[in-house]
Amino acid sequence: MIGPFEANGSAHTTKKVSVVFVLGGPGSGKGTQCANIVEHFGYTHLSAGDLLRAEIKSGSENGTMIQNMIKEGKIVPSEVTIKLLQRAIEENGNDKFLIDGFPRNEENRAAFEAVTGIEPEFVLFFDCSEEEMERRLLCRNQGREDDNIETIRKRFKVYMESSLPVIEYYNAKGKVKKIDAARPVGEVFEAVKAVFTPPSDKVKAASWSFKWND
Ligand SMILES: Nc1ncnc2c1ncn2[C@@H]1O[C@H](COP(=O)(O)OP(=O)(O)O)[C@@H](O)[C@H]1O
Ligand SMILES: Nc1ccn([C@H]2C[C@H](O)[C@@H](COP(=O)(O)OP(=O)(O)O)O2)c(=O)n1
Ligand SMILES: [Mg+2]
Repeated sequence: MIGPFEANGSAHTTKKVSVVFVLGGPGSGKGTQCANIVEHFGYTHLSAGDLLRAEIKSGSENGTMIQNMIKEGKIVPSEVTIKLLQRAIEENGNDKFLIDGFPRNEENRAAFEAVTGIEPEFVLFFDCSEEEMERRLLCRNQGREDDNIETIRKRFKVYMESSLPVIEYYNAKGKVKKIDAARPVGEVFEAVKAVFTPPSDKVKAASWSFKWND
């Protein structure tokens, strides 16, 4: 559903957008698969974590607070993250967005809905074991301050306690498309493609392959 979008708290609803939330534990492959989805399906990728890291680098007044929270594996207050997401949506000409790593707790979810009125089309959920996610994070090599074993453990705890309930919330509304994310990147993307391909195109693809095999 496309909801009304309040640009900055005073100006009113101008932009109609379609949003997919991309959720899953740290290291489940959200960023990797979002890059593939952008290439194939024309979405714009907004990673909440990337926006927060850019905010630290920009020297904003919230920078130190954000940096400390990320180092501790904690979730930054919604107000900060939602402002960054709103601005990114507004500044972009596209009307289709993948919002990666958000909402990460109930506060994120409820505040985003209240402020923007946006309901996600669906939630893409990358399901992966902690063991595999830990392995991936420890060799991610992006120089992130939170990819060390101590912070990783804290992030897993926050994920279990605060993020999974959000996924449960959307699951109860029938909005979750769950993907087995423990497989190799290409296989995961095959499953992702099936979610984004409209049913009519799937029929076309099947009949083409039938003709070729004929
Ligand atoms: N399916 C996969 N199999 C193995 N490694 C993967 C897979 N998907 C992503 N990775 C690697 O795991 C790390 C974490 O992936 P990333 O996309 O950053 O996850 P997230 O955004 O969910 O934390 C990266 O180094 C990435 O290259
Ligand atoms: N909605 C969000 C998303 C991320 N953050 C903070 C806290 C998270 O541990 C870090 C990193 O998030 P990011 O999505 O980049 O991390 P992963 O890709 O899942 O490994 O950013 C947040 O406070 N609120
Ligand atoms: Mg990521």
